[in-house]
Order: sequence, then C-alpha cells, then structure tokens
Amino acid sequence: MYKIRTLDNISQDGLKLLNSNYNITESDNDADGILLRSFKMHDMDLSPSVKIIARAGAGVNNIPIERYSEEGVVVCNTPGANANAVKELVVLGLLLSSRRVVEGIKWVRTVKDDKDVSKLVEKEKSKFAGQELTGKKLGVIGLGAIGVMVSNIAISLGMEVYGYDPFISIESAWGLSCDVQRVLNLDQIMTECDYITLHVPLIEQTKNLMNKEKFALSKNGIRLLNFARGGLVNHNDLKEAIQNGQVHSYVTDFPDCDLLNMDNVINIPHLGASTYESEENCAKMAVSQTRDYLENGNIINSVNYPDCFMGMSQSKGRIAINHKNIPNMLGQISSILANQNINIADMLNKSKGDYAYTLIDVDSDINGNVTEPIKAIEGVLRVRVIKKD
Ligand SMILES: NC(=O)C1=CN([C@@H]2O[C@H](COP(=O)(O)OP(=O)(O)OC[C@H]3O[C@@H](n4cnc5c(N)ncnc54)[C@H](O)[C@@H]3O)[C@@H](O)[C@H]2O)C=CC1
Ligand SMILES: O=C(O)C(=O)COP(=O)(O)O
Repeated sequence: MYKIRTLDNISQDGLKLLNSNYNITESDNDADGILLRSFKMHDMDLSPSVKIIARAGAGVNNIPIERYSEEGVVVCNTPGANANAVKELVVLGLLLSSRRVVEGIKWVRTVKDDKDVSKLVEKEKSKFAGQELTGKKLGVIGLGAIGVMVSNIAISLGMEVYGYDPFISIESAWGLSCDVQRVLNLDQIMTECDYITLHVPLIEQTKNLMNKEKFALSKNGIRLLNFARGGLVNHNDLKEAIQNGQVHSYVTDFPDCDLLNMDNVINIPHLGASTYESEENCAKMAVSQTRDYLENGNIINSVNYPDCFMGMSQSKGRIAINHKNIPNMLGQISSILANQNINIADMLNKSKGDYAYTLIDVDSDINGNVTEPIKAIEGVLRVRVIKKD
C-alpha cells in the first residue's frame, strides 16, 4: 500500500488514477509521494518515507530541489500540461493591455443607476479608446511550451513576433511558426518591441531579468506581460518605468503588495493554469509519473534526476539506486551483486548534473546482503527494492 500526500487542491480526475493500492494521507510522516501545485515547500523537512514529489504544473521554484536531491528524492513536473491555459490568458493579457476594458467595466458600474445609460455610454466611450494588436511587435522571452504557443497565436493575430531563448529545445524549435523572428540578445527585444511577454522559469539567472537597464532600452509606452513569475521583474524599477511612461501597462499573474494600487498594473490572481482542462491534464500526468516511479522505478519528467524507463520488471526483482554522479559507482554496485552470485538481467544507468540513477533487473531475490552494502557506498543516496507483482 502506498501513501500519497497532497499539498494543494489536485484535480479529482487525476486522483482517480490512484488505484486501491493507494491511500491519501494527511500526515507529513508516512507519505511515499507528494503531489502539489504552488505550495511553498522551502520550510518543509521531508520524512524519509518520501520518494517522489510531483509538481502538477511547470514551475518548480516553490521546491528546494537541491536539498531534496541530496536526500535521494525525485522531483518531477508536468511539462506542457498547462501551456494552453496560460497561452489563452496571455491573449487576454495582450487585449487587456491594449483596450481599456477593465477601466470601462469599472466605469459602467458607477453609472448603473443612470436612467439614460446608453446615451451616457456613447458620450463617454472615447475615454476608453485603445489600440489594436495587429501590426504591433511582440517580444517573447522564453520559447518553451508556453512561449511557443503564445508566439504562434500572436502571429495569427497579425502581430510581428520576435522570440528570444538561447536554450531553445529542438522540440520547441520544431513547434515554432517560421514567421517568428529569431533574436539573439534580450536588448534587441527591448529596443524593438511594443509588447513583451515573459515565459522563462524563475531561477538565479532570471531573477530581476526586467530591470532599470532593460527598461532604459525600451520604447516609450511598452506593454509588459508577466505570466511566468513575479521575481522576474524588479518592482522598484518597474514602478519608476511606469511613472516615467516607459511602461504603459503591466499585466501580471503574480500580484504583489508593491504594485497592488498602481494605475496601469492589471493584477490577476495567478489564474494562468486554473482551467478544468489544465488542472486535469497536470494532475493525471503527475499521478501517472508518481505511480510509475513508486511501482516500477521509472523516472519521467524529472527536474533533478535523469529520466529512466525500463517498463515493468519481467525479472525476479528490481533494484533502484539514486546516487551522486561520481566515478566507479556502477563498478561497486555490480561487484556487490556478483559477490552474492546475483545475475543482472537488465540495467540502465543515467546521470543529470550532479545526480545519477541506476535501475537493475536481477534474476534472484534481493535481500539485505545486497541492499545494505550498496547503501554503504559513498555517494549512494537511496536504495529501493521493487518486486515484481
Ligand atoms: N501563470 C501560471 O499559472 C503559470 C506559469 N508558468 C511559469 O511559466 C514558466 C514557463 O513555463 P513553460 O513554458 O511551461 O516552461 P518550459 O520549461 O517549457 O519553457 C521555459 C523556456 O525558458 C527558456 N529559458 C530558460 N532560461 C532562459 C533565459 N535566461 N532567457 C531566455 N529563455 C530562457 C528555456 O530554454 C525554455 O525553453 C514556468 O517556469 C513557470 O514559472 C507555467 C505554467 C503556469
Ligand atoms: O505551473 C505553474 O508553473 C504555475 O504557475 C501554475 O500554478 P498552479 O498549479 O495554478 O498553482
């Protein structure tokens, strides 16, 4: 029986995929796997029972990945599962920053008791005139699952799209419309574009990516959209850029006290991924990845350990070892197996950065004579025996 802890609301359609071998636990002390969305885990010490953390979503800046990696815990996310939902909200963001609909709706509420609303509307509507998207230049920073979709839909809206991503994946490059213009440095996006939208992860290198220096390069009156993370934008610098007219409007999915009452800031309460479809997609992926890891040792969409897939074990037993990516690990593991006269039927060893994973199918039962010496190897972080059903 496996125990799963949920730290956020996870779609029931996903949780339904947990079969009768699974229980949801309320306790922090006995979970095998954790499912979460944006819950901040930085202050959370994990119980040694936890083997996998699945983020039903894309961003993993709410998880202390390095610390958990050292504990041999696999952290995975669900790439692309909520991208369409975010793309659609970005389209709304482009429109909200162009057409003064928000102010218009607020104003209409103030005149709702007026006897001749329609006459008043026609008289006052010029106050809320805006601009069109067609023909404007859009800079897309980050061309991953979301950035590609946003770029492509902006092309169909008639925008001129400039894309910047020095680390673009082959898959994203294939998915990107050939009408998107490739930009090799961020400054070009700043100088060329009327609209800029951010789709990069929040990591050390992207913190305050939008700052005083960047705003100083921009045209007057740009529209900045942030559906990625608040920390990508330096809020003090943004305030100044709004005050001096460089930024006409800022549409963000990450409201912050500093900006709540500012005109020209449209705050959305982190709704990018909040559609039934996206919540279901993310939860289903997160649950199935969690199950595959717990039941078969397969790693899918991990952000800290290498992806490894050997299907279901057809052998007598399977042993899964999370370890540091250092020399002679395989040599030491296989000699322990050899000493116990255990034959290796199949094996996979892969690494990702400082960490590695070894999955071995063996033709004999695995017991403490094997697992204890493997655990004692320097650099081994976790050893798990997975039995065939
Ligand atoms: N508002 C919301 O509800 C949601 C927000 N997000 C945020 O959006 C971010 C992006 O999501 P996805 O597109 O699904 O992720 P992704 O991993 O598919 O794409 C991220 C892209 O950013 C690029 N990148 C990384 N560092 C860069 C840099 N310094 N400059 C330019 N490009 C860089 C990567 O090469 C990659 O192509 C997430 O990390 C998350 O923070 C994601 C989903 C929902
Ligand atoms: O997937 C992401 O990165 C998101 O920001 C979505 O967050 P949520 O699952 O809506 O709490």
